[in-house]
Amino acid sequence: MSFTEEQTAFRESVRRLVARHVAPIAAEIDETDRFPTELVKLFGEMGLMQLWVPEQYGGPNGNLTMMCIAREEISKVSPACASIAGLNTMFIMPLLHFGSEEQRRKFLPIIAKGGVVTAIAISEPQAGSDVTALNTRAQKDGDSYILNGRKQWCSYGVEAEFIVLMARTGDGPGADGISAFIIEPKKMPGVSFGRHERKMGFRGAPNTPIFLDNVRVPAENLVGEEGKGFRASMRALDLNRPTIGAQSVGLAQGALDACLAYAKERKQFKRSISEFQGVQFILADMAIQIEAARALVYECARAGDEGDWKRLNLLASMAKCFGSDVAMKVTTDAVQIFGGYGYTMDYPVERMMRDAKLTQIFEGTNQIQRVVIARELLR
Ligand SMILES: CC(C)(COP(=O)(O)OP(=O)(O)OC[C@H]1O[C@@H](n2cnc3c(N)ncnc32)[C@H](O)[C@@H]1OP(=O)(O)O)[C@@H](O)C(=O)NCCC(=O)NCCSC(=O)CCS(=O)O
Repeated sequence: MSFTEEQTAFRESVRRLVARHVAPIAAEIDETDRFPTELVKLFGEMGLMQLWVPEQYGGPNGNLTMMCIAREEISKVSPACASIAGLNTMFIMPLLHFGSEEQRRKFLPIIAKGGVVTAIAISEPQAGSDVTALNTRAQKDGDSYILNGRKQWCSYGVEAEFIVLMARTGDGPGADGISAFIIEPKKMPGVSFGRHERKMGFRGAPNTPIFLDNVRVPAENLVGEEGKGFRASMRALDLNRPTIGAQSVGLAQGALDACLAYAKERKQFKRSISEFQGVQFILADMAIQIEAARALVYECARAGDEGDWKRLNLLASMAKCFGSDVAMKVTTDAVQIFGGYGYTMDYPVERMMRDAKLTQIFEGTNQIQRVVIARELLR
């Protein structure tokens, strides 16, 4: 794949940061499930947390290609840490695409300073793939809304200063009744968080339910018009799913790199196992799949950077789905190459395999991605 000089330099700078600050703590974060606040600070100093913030709000005016590069590079050693770099995307996008100028002027300069954690809250216990089934209510009361309900899985919400949260303002079912609100969980009475989910992988990235008990939110915090929340969520997902594809590519590349080193060093039958064709073919298949997924991810990023929303919608689902399926296959094969040692926590490939599983599930399951793709094909 070819990249501009600027993109290559950016990749190199992220690579150096990863080698120095992320690789040494990747296994420890998985083991302890601790949220690495030092990376929030570091990624903020480097401009990654605020990459999407346009120049006029004090940000570096980054784009989807740059976000994919950052997430790919960090994911080679830890996709959970890579998620930190991208976590503000899902808050920023609804504001950029649906919010008011006042909202952009109020919140984006704060994020532009770096080191600020935000989140999005869409899912509920009964509303995962089917976003329109959400039940959280927002009742208009003078110049405020009163929010009641429960959100599920919210990534980083427990650490967040601001969350864009979907709630039902209309009585009818379906997408039209869903609106987006900015809540400030540390300041607004009535917001509380449940137990940290204990996950198989992506440890160190907190997911918790959010409980809303008569939370008063000023009407000025409604993002866009009433009833536009579903569309805002979908646009945010369209712009984040390619970065999950990139994260998956990085994860798979990290597993392949580990396998190449191990296969050369590990000897059986008086030869390094890399000399056996059975192993060589597995390595070759890994490389083919990774390169194909990478090409799809950056083609998708190009569509996003050109503002081609229709093409982005299709390619985002393809990049997320294909990339994560490749990550699952490659990391599973990586454990096989490492044999018994691969199944132990002394080597990174078992963690990579656990992390890969989530990439097929979050940000819309791969079955949902196929629904999106098939609908577009059959339109
Ligand atoms: C299953 C879905 C893909 C589609 O759901 P629906 O069938 O219920 O909705 P549609 O009829 O397709 O659309 C309704 C309405 O919205 C407009 N729309 C649809 N897609 C887009 C888009 N990409 N961009 C903009 N607008 C869009 C569509 O045109 C319709 O409007 P009109 O009627 O034409 O005016 C969807 O529900 C889906 O993707 N489900 C998966 C959800 C998911 O990924 N969840 C994981 C979120 S993970 C996360 O965010 C972490 C935090 S957390 O969850 O709290």
